[in-house]
Amino acid sequence: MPSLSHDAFDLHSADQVPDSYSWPSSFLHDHPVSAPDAVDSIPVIDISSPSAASLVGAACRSFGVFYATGHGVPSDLLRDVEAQARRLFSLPLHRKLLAARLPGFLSGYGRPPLSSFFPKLMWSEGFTLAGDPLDVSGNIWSHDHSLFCEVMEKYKRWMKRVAEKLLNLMLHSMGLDDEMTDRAGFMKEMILAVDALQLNSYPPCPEPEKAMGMAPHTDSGLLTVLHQNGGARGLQILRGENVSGTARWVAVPPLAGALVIHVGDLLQILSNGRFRSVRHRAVVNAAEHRISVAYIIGPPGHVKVGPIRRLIKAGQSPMYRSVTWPEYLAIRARLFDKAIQCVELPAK
Ligand SMILES: C=C1C[C@]23C[C@@]1(O)CC[C@H]2[C@@]12CCC[C@@](C)(C(=O)O1)[C@H]2[C@@H]3C(=O)O
Ligand SMILES: O=C(O)CCC(=O)C(=O)O
Ligand SMILES: [Fe+2]
Repeated sequence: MPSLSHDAFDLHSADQVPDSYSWPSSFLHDHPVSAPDAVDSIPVIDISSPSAASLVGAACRSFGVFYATGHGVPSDLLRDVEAQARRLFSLPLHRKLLAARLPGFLSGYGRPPLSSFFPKLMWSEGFTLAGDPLDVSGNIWSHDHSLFCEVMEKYKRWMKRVAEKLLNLMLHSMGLDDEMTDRAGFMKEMILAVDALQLNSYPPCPEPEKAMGMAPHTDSGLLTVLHQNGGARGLQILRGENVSGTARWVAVPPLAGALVIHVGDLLQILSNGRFRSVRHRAVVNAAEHRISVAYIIGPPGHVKVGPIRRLIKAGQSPMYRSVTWPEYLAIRARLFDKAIQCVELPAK
């Protein structure tokens, strides 16, 4: 067993799971895990097709997640972003720690914020790139960072395009045309959207049945576009959470060329609860080193997100009060998955 403290424990050299990473079985097996069947099959949607808006709307209402094909992101860029993430993660721990996230900062290497809400540590490492990728990679590679930065910046530009397209489809699916959404000022504001790339690495785990890669959570932004590498499974979503006794974890295996789209909490608020943010987690395996790259997008910091007025029928009241993303992140930092309840308004 390596003698490093668990704050700097190198997952790659572990031959067993230390107690600090060993999750209670009641937590790991809180719900059964099922392979997708006809009812649980995660929708696969060609977002370039004329019927995309209604399919996207149905998927966001019923699953909170879907696979997007026809997104236009070049396949070599998907390969490059994964290769650059892998290159970064394969550095020795002491090099990665040169970019350790500092208190009060979003970007950097370390455990994602949700980690502090769980008593055990997750079998993963992560880099958050919230602004210029150089802020992180420049601390690690003094000379060799340019290819990494080029790929990450190009990828972020593509992701923003995909996210805008998806947001438009989602708003259209709720009967809001361009004019209405522009009048609400929302899509115009999204030109200045705030976004982040979360690079996740799940090293092979000697005892995968004891460990958790990424603990269950919803994403806080509007939506997340997730790229997972081809071979390795890990992502699972919770289905049937609101119907007592039917909750189950459903695997979302990698699908060649497809991106996984998650509805985030702010989209649940914006849609007045029509869309549900999806609870998800990542499990680990003994054989493969899994990499995922999550692109998280939200409105600029000053924009208040509340239910779109057009979506509130006569006589009804909004389900949520308006919040900015930073306000919502601050609530999450206190209450984690109870944050959405904290912005709920009492029904009139
Ligand atoms: C913009 C952000 C969303 C995020 C918190 C963060 O400040 C940067 C990391 C993001 C992430 C990625 C892993 C899961 C998650 C819940 C976490 O702890 O860190 C999300 C956060 C989120 O969606 O709130
Ligand atoms: O690795 C995954 O599949 C999940 C990652 C995730 O949930 C996140 O980065 O928010
Ligand atoms: Fe997530």
